[in-house]
Amino acid sequence: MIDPEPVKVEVGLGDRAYDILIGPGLLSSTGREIASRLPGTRAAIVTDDNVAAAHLDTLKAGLDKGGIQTAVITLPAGEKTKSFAHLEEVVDGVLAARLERRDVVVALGGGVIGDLAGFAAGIVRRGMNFVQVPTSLLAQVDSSVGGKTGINSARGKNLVGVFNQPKLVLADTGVLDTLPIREFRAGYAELAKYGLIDRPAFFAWLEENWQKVFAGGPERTEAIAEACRAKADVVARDEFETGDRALLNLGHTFGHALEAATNYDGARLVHGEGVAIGMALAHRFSSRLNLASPDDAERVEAHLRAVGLPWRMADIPGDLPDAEALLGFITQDKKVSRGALTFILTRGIGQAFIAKDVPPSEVLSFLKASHPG
Ligand SMILES: NC(=O)c1ccc[n+]([C@@H]2O[C@H](COP(=O)([O-])OP(=O)(O)OC[C@H]3O[C@@H](n4cnc5c(N)ncnc54)[C@H](O)[C@@H]3O)[C@@H](O)[C@H]2O)c1
Ligand SMILES: O=C(O)C(=O)C[C@@H](O)[C@H](O)[C@H](O)COP(=O)(O)O
Ligand SMILES: [Zn+2]
Repeated sequence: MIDPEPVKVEVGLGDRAYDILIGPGLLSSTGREIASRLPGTRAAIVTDDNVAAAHLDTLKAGLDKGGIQTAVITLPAGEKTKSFAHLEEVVDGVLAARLERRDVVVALGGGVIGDLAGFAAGIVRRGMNFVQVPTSLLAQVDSSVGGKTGINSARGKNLVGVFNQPKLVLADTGVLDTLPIREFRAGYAELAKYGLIDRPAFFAWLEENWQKVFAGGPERTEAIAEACRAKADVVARDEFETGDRALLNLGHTFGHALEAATNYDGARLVHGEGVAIGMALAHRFSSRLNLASPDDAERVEAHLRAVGLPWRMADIPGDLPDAEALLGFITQDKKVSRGALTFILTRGIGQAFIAKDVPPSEVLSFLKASHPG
């Protein structure tokens, strides 16, 4: 069967604008798509061991067809790979392959590989070309777009990194067939996020159609494309998060604290799950502050439950640090300004807003009330 034409979404960033191509079978045309934008380039593919086993050969064959020579750097799968040690490994691998500044780093994997490889590409030889080939749902709807790259610190999530836009994003929806269901669900949380931020009709559509998105087919591709359009729109308006882009952090202030508090242990909590719990908490917190109706918090929690996502701290296996320690992680958040906490709160479904100067005492008493221990 011939694959349908990919959907194209443009990220409008002037002379750094780039395309997101979305559709099945795209891995095979990677060489053609990259060579037409970056003629004469060589590539370092950065990937993880799960993705390499399932998709590396297809990508290499696709690059080969476009006449692109490749070196491969394969890392362990999982959040702990977003570390200084693995950053050094990628940098060294790219230099060992003697790639030049105008050659390209190709990130083949989920958000962990995209964030890490994008950061490495941003610093090797003071900045090489970079292409995202996202293979998880989360990476296709969110992390491959917008140029946030980086690694984690024991003191908090994503605390070290740079903005570095890719030259191209190639989202082959066919590769999602090998993604474990838990990871698909985690990515779904970031997909639902766009509805909760400012697209209430999209959230309502997901409530009706989420099973079709999980099953694959045109609804899945359309949902991914809608997410990319939503993200591209925000990024084009506010690339460096001086304003509106912070809305994309809905659920992340709580979620990132929970990821750090569980020591980035994916057996307990992966990023999308942290975002799911964080979005439920952000809606509950908004209702507690009388900003939104409790009915909206209930609607969000019910949808997360329906798709099988965790939605409260008690859903995280094992013990959590106490509320004070969680607040300690929250005060390291990059949205903190002159010591004041910023949260993405809401007035209802699809009505998220940036709340500056949220009193730490309110956050602490909410964390205590929501804490399972
Ligand atoms: N830069 C951004 O804007 C942005 C946005 C959202 C999330 N993130 C970051 O992304 C990361 C989470 O990304 P993720 O959820 O993709 O995690 P991930 O990269 O760890 O991938 C999830 C798991 O799925 C496996 N996998 C990926 N694609 C597969 C496939 N097609 N077949 C089989 N297995 C596959 C991986 O090996 C891994 O085990 C976090 O570090 C988060 O902070 C960044
Ligand atoms: O692209 C953005 O902007 C986002 O906030 C998207 C988030 O889903 C993503 O997890 C991002 O990495 C979080 O950014 P951070 O600046 O809070 O680390
Ligand atoms: Zn996220």
